Amino acid sequence: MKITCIGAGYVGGPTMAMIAYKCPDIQVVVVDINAARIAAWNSEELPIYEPGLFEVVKEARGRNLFFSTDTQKHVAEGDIIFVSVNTPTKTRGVGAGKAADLTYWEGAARLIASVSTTSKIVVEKSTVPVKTAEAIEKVLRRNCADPNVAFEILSNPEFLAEGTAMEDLAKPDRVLIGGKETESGQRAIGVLKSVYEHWIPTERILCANLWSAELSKLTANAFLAQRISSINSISALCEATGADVQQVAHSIGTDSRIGPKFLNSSVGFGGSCFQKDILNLVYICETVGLKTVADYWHSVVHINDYQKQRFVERMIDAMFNTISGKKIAVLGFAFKKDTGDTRETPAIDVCKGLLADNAKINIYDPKVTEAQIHNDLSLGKFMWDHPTTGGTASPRQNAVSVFKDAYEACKDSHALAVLTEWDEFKGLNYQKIYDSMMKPAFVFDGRNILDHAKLREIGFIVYALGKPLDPFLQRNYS
Ligand SMILES: NC(=O)C1=CN([C@@H]2O[C@H](COP(=O)(O)OP(=O)(O)OC[C@H]3O[C@@H](n4cnc5c(N)ncnc54)[C@H](O)[C@@H]3O)[C@@H](O)[C@H]2O)C=CC1
Ligand SMILES: O=C(O)[C@H]1O[C@H](OP(=O)(O)OP(=O)(O)OC[C@H]2O[C@@H](n3ccc(=O)[nH]c3=O)[C@H](O)[C@@H]2O)[C@H](O)[C@@H](O)[C@@H]1O
Repeated sequence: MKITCIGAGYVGGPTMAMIAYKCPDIQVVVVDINAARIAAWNSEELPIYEPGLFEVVKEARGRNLFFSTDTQKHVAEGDIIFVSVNTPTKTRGVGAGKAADLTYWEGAARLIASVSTTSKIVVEKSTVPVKTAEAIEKVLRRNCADPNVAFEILSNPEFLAEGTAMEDLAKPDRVLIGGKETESGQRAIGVLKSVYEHWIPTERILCANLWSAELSKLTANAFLAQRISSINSISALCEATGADVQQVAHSIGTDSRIGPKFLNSSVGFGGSCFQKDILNLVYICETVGLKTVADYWHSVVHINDYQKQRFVERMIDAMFNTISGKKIAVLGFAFKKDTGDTRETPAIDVCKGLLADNAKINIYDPKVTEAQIHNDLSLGKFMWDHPTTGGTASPRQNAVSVFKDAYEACKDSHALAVLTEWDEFKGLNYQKIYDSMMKPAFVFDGRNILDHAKLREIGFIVYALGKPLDPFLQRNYS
């Protein structure tokens, strides 16, 4: 059996590497139109950072795992074609700002149709709007010259989280496969199931109809993001009342019906998918006339925007309502720890908010490059996931400096803001940092990872999300 995956990104790369690693009897080829990305997958410097990924790639690469730009050949030869291309939010036209842009998906479908001379199982790995399989089937059928070639479409959404992708792939809570309730649909489900059964217990492989599988993915992300917005909304209330959001989260999380996970209050959720998938869900609800349902889910994104804005306002307010010309050290730019990914990271909105008030910002992140940071700060909303769109130079680019060392970034700054929960930030020498900063020296902990009591002992004014406010800050707020 030969598996070909279109799209060598954060999902296509790691998922195919895991399949090849666990199934030495299957040949797996990952193809992409991005030649630089493919070259990186074939090198010692993989294009994405993910703990444990390199070891798995190294073991399987050249044995039964290959990365190639020859899309036509490998798609033509594949028995199962995974499609793992980007499905960004539309930036123009009908549904702009909410609907999924299926340009890349349709491009992949047209490619499959045009080169296929044998029947194939086409697997939706990308996150797509419900009913996409129907549209894709039409594109495949109408563009394939050979009427004897059959296409069976399956939905097999991916639930991995970045930073823990390899663990999630090795031991997933579940694998979901949706297919048609026809004989050939069920047969195709069986084939894909047999691939996963190489390492995943059968009872963890869930089968559903196509529409349920497609909708389950959007719903899972909406529920996860909703928990974060819920606790973040409570963090604002905690600050207003003297409650502590971590104590509240712990108290409710011990209720087995609520559970302890995904209750960390933060400066906002980021990542390539939560916002895009919720907006997509909102758009679908609107198009079928469910405005109240759409509004309910849209509020999850509104609270997320509110949380980022609230954080910036807290910073400005604490620093005597003026940050013009002040240096602010930003520790962490990735959307979460253990990844170099910055897509929709809350750091972008926070930095843009600070820059709008004329601050100078010094950024340090252990895994994000300087070029990436400048690019992110120059792109408009939703533009990052459209590979053909370049950024324009940020008008305040000279106000942003990127450092390779946290201590250098903090030197001479008025404040430091923790925006990503990297473990290394917990172990920094904060006395040394305090001594190098302007006074009063502020810490804004957007992830609640630092030892606040110790920081106060050193002399910092500390703002921690959802925690009782320092008397110094209360004066500004009462
Ligand atoms: N990033 C994540 O953690 C997760 C992402 N997803 C979903 O998976 C999908 C892919 O996401 P990522 O891997 O993060 O995107 P990505 O942007 O990292 O990778 C997509 C790749 O597809 C390639 N591509 C686009 N059109 C192509 C074509 N016609 N032929 C060949 N290659 C083509 C692009 O060049 C790019 O390298 C999205 O729908 C996303 O919502 C789902 C679960 C987790
Ligand atoms: O479809 C996707 O792309 C993926 O989206 C998320 O995975 P990911 O975005 O990689 O990472 P998460 O761990 O979910 O974190 C998302 C954001 O929420 C934030 N977060 C997470 C948990 C929490 O308690 N609080 C919080 O603010 C993180 O810092 C991060 O910015 C989901 O967890 C995956 O199941 C899903 O497959």
